[in-house]
Amino acid sequence: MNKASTEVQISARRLTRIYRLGETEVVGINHIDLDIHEGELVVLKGNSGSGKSTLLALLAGLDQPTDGELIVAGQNLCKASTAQLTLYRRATVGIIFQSFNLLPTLTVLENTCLPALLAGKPLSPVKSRAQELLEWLNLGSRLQHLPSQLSGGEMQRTAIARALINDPAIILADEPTGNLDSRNGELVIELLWQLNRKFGRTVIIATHSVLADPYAGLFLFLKDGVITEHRWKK
Ligand SMILES: Nc1ncnc2c1ncn2[C@@H]1O[C@H](COP(=O)(O)OP(=O)(O)OP(=O)(O)O)[C@@H](O)[C@H]1O
Repeated sequence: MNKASTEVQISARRLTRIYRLGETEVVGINHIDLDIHEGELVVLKGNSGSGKSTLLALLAGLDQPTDGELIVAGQNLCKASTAQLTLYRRATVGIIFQSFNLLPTLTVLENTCLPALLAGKPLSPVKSRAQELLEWLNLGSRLQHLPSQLSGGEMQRTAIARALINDPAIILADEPTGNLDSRNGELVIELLWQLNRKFGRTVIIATHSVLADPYAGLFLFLKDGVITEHRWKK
């Protein structure tokens, strides 16, 4: 990725999230400065408890910082209202979790359509787009299956389809291969890479695994809530 030719899409300054548990304060992340360009593939590395999920939750608009600034795709997430954060989550980011987070009573097709329907989009075009995405993800024969009838790899591919249904510019993945065997893990990382390479999406993956390493343009190393190193692939 030629960074000079792309815009800074994510900008954090002194970004901080302190959790308060009664009298005790726990550092999630602390004074993080960060610029991520559009179309970058970023891998977040760090030991358990180093702050990877905290940073992703802030970027996802699932949580708000206790201090500092965070601007994503022109939106100031520190000052956003609850309604603005909901809109942001539906329009700007797609989120993939280790535990898939599919709704157990909805089919693959229904799970995939849900974020677009919640965003008020009309059913028929949403269904067509969901079917296209699910075909692309090799789930065309699973549309009417419930999550409990799927393998782990199929569940994660459904979660990817759901993350893409609103055509987000940024894909955030928190340990996306953590519950998969190595073959399915590789497939998921290759799909994320294709979204980055072919479709220009910014992809940020927090992971302990090395599967994403060959595809990373930028590694961010976290320790105790602080970025200790930005390393660009040569
Ligand atoms: N909701 C919360 N309430 C209190 N403390 C929290 C909360 N979420 C995270 N923390 C703390 O913030 C710190 C960073 O946690 P975080 O989950 O971001 O780390 P991580 O790098 O994602 O870890 P892992 O690799 O194990 O998922 C840890 O000390 C954790 O205990």
